[in-house]
Amino acid sequence: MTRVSVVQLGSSADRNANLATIEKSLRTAAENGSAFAFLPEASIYRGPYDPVHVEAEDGPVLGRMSELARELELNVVLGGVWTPGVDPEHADNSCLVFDRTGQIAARYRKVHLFRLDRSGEPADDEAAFTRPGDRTVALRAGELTIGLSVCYDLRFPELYRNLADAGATVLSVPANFSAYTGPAHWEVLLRARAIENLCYVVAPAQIGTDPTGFAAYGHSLVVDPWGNVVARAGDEPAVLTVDVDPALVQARRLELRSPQHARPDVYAHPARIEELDG
Ligand SMILES: O=C(O)CNC(=O)[C@H](CS)NC(=O)CCC(=O)C(=O)O
Repeated sequence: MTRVSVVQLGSSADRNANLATIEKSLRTAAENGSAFAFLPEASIYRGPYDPVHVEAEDGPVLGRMSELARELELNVVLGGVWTPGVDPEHADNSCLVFDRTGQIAARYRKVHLFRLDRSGEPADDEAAFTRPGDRTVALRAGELTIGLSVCYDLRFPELYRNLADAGATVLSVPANFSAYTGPAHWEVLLRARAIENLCYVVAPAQIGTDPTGFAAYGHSLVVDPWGNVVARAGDEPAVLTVDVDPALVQARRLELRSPQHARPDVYAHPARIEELDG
C-alpha cells in the first residue's frame, strides 16, 4: 500500500499566495502520512501567459518546491508549470516530479494542447503560448509506476494505453479543467481511462475562475482500477488522502485481460469502407 494525497486548489495569479497555500496542503499531506502529493495544473500561477511566469528549474519558485519536498520527505507531483520552451513566447507546460530528497525525478511536457472554440467567445488556444511535448513518461517509484499526463491529454486514450503498456499502475491527470466541459466529460473520461487500462487514476483539479475569466470545474477524483470513485472533492479546496494498492491492479488484470487483447496491428490500417446501395 502507498498512501497518496490529491490536492485541490483555487490558484490565482499571485505566486506567493499560491506557494503559501501549496505549502499548507503539502504539510497536510505529510501529516496524513502520504508518500506522494499530487498537485493540479497551474498550481503555482494561474492567469494570462507572460514569460516572467516561466519557471527555471534552478529558480526560486521551483527551488522552494524542492525544499518543501525535502523538508517534508514527500514526493511531489507538480501538475503543470511553465518551464523554458523553444522561445520566451512558447513555454513547455511541464509536469515535474520532485522526490523526497528534493531532486527532480521526472519531467513530462504536455503533449496535447487545449483548444476550445465556443461561439461568440475568444478561443482558448494553449498553443498560442505553449510548445507541445513529444514523449510519454512513466516513473517507477517504489511499488508504484506512475504514468504522467496533463489535463487535456485526458481526451486521448492512446496516451494512457502507452503508459499502461510501459507498466503504469497509477495514471496522473493534473488539471485545470473547464467548467464548460467538466460537467459532461471530466468524471466519465477519468473513469474510462481507469477501466480501460485497469489502473488507478489520480486527478487533482483547480477550482474557481482565474484572472483571464477561465472557470475551472474542480471535482478532483481518485478512481480505482475497476472504475470506482474512491475519493472525490467538490468545489472547495481539499486534500484527498487514499491508500493505493498495486496488488489490486494485478488482481483486476487477472480477472479481465482487455489491455492484452488490444490489436494495435489492426488499428494501424484505415477502416475498409463498404457502401450500402439502394
Ligand atoms: O494555461 C495554463 O495556465 C495551463 N493550461 C491550462 O490550464 C489548460 C489550457 S487553458 N487547460 C486545459 O487543458 C483544460 C482542458 C479542458 O478543460 C478540456 O479538455 O475540456
